[in-house]
Amino acid sequence: MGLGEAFAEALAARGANLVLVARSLDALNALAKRLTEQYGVQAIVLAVDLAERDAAMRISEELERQRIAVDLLVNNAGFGLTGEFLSNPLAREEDLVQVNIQALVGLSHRLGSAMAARNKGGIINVASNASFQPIPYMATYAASKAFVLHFSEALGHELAPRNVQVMATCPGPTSTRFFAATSADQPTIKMDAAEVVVRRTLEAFDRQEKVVYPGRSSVRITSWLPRFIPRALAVRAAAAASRGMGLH
Ligand SMILES: NC(=O)C1=CN([C@@H]2O[C@H](COP(=O)(O)OP(=O)(O)OC[C@H]3O[C@@H](n4cnc5c(N)ncnc54)[C@H](OP(=O)(O)O)[C@@H]3O)[C@@H](O)[C@H]2O)C=CC1
Ligand SMILES: CC(=O)[C@H](N)C(=O)O
Repeated sequence: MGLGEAFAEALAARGANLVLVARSLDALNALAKRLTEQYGVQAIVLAVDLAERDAAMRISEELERQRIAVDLLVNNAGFGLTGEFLSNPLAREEDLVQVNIQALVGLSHRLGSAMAARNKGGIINVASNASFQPIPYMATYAASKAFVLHFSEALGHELAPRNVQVMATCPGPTSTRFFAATSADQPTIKMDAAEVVVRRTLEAFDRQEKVVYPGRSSVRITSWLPRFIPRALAVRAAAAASRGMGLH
């Protein structure tokens, strides 16, 4: 199960109506049907490719057209690229920036404006334990997650007086389809379950935390370490870890 599906299920279990956004229409429809039947909530599906530059605008216009006010935005969609930066097609690297950063900024701006106008709302942005250090052989991905973390913390400060709560969640390796799409050799046993990561994320949001580390404690420690060692050493250590995972 991906983190998006786990968020959708956990929120449906809390009685929330859902707007599900991704590219795979059939998978979205199947999920919407299951959650509607199981939890008695409404679920609307928007099949959108967030790599398209106008995606955030099209989503917010569709929500306006359907007169849907979003109480909680979960910016979850994202993907990773591994290997040497120069060995990846530039178009894929640019898609990553578009999906992981630009779409998140666009949706935060458009839906965040509506929330601020209503003086009520929440935004959860999915960052990563990759947010805390540069990672060679996953350079753009890690940098995109550093952006998500910093952006969320700053936006949270700006929007707090408007009663819009913003939180970044920083999961460690989680058992989803994420790694299947990369060259990473990541044993499932070392991964957290998506349901656990989401439960801890939503509990932290309920406690009004600004940043949460919903992974196992070893992941949390590796998120702290880079703050205490020279940056060049952190880069070398991250490069060694990437090589160990077969990312180079
Ligand atoms: N798994 C992990 O170890 C960790 C993951 N994360 C982050 O969690 C988030 C969710 O990833 P995860 O569940 O693990 O991975 P998955 O690959 O299982 O899920 C990724 C989700 O993003 C959607 N998505 C990807 N590209 C696009 C696009 N161009 N347009 C619209 N939707 C898109 C996918 O739907 P579809 O393909 O149908 O479009 C899918 O729902 C990501 O932001 C990831 O960076 C953070 C830390 C750890
Ligand atoms: C895919 C991720 O963000 C994950 N935290 C990792 O790289 O281990």
